Amino acid sequence: MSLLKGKQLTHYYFNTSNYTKALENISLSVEEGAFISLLGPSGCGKTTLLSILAGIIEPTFGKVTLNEKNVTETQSEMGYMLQQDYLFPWKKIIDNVLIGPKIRKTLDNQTIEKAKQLLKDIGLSSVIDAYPSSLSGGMRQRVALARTLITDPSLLLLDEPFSALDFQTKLKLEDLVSALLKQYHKTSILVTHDIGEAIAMSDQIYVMNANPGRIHQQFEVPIELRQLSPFDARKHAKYQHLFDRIWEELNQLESTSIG
Ligand SMILES: Nc1ncnc2c1ncn2[C@@H]1O[C@H](COP(=O)(O)OP(=O)(O)OP(=O)(O)O)[C@@H](O)[C@H]1O
Repeated sequence: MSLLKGKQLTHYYFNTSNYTKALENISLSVEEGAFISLLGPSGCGKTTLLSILAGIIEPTFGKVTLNEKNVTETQSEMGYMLQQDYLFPWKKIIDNVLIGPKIRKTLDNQTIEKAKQLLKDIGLSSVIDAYPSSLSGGMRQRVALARTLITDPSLLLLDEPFSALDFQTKLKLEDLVSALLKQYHKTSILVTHDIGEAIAMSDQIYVMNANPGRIHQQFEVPIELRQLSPFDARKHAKYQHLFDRIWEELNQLESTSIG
């Protein structure tokens, strides 16, 4: 069943003297439990599209539905994981994880137990009472993930959450995030520049092109890769095959836009 649908989304940014057509006629559908990636060159509109799907920006034309209901503002059913973790430095790790329930006034013992379980799932039980400044970038992103999952969103929007991390940390975190999202049956949309990351983590990949941003092509990730962890998927022959196809596609897009 489709959880999220974007229908014929077109978006213009208007400034005082000119305008930019950031997206043109984008339609997409995300099935419940699926992991999809938006992949494309800088400026092709990935973040604009994600912001529209999240209800942060209203599209100039088109509409978004979540569970058949129109998305016109930010939804409590959506969770975010961004490039920056935005942890509160003056709050302990457990209190950072519990910030959403606290704001919504739904904090109870059960939620506190759930936060502890999530921190255990991500291997951070030992830093529960520490402050963010004593954690590495990868650990902080794990806390950000726990903070997102504590409110049990039906859809997760991940905007380049691994791009500020070193390569080794990024690979480890991809595995952890992927396992956790499967364990909790989450539906997710990832924005990334990284072809390998998109293939290793996704069920479907939407390749976008720029000026204006459009969905150029959709790729299905072979089932053999989806059954593996991202790290192991990267070693499969089908990973390399798909990587080459997408690489070729993006190269052609680039040469068309230069030419
Ligand atoms: N607030 C804004 N005002 C005017 N133009 C904007 C604004 N935000 C984005 N744009 C333009 O819209 C287009 C799409 O931008 P967007 O940030 O969505 O692309 P992106 O694919 O996420 O880029 P990147 O990968 O570099 O983050 C670009 O041409 C950009 O310059």
